[in-house]
Amino acid sequence: MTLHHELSGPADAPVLVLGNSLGTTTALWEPQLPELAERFRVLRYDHRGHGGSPASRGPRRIDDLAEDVLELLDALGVRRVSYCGVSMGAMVGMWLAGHAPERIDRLVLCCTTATYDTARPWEERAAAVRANGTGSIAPAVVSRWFTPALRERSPQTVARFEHMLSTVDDESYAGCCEALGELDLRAVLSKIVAPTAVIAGARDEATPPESLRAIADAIPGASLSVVDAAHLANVEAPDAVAEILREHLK
Ligand SMILES: O=C(O)CC1=CCC(=O)O1
Repeated sequence: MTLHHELSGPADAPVLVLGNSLGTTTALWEPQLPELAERFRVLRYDHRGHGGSPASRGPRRIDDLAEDVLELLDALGVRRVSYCGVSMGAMVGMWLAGHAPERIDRLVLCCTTATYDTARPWEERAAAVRANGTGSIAPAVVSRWFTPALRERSPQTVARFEHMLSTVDDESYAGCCEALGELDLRAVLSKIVAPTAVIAGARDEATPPESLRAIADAIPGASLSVVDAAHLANVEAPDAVAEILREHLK
């Protein structure tokens, strides 16, 4: 699986990988890209079936998405990177830092969880998408990505992300839902040795701050910051997230 990817920034700078949430593409990171690309060789990629990456019948597990990233790094000849992910992108980051610690320098985990209480909502979402496509769930799902204040202030942002989600391949999206339903990364957290910054959205209902607190408590030495945002905190609170990245990745 060769993932669609985009490289920005100086060719000889340290590599920073940016991982996206379920249903988003490399465009997720546009608020932070210009600053990050001044100091890093930034590698953005699309999960399978998202954006420009080929569709697949899986993934079945988060391991599949993480192994796609290792394959991409190997293809690019990149050995060690810092990794920064939002939600499902951060789940991939936890997996990589726990299973391939020699590949990960610094880690940022934003608006994510190591496990879900129940697989049922993910099974239902997978079934809905297989029946009616990603467009059918986009308005309800995207409404949870932003606070009411952001939705009121910037309906064009909501429309842009609804469109982005609607373009994701149905079967690939359903496979991601199933991978999330069986997600359990709790055992790898204590193995993470990369310095880790954890970021929670104070108003995130998809992955509430308690989930991020549990992750920060389980990763040795990890810090926790809470920003005023819902699930896509790097979009809703771009400056606060940029400041945390600036401090943690310096
Ligand atoms: O799409 C959602 O409901 C929220 C979410 C869970 C994992 C992810 O990446 O986004």
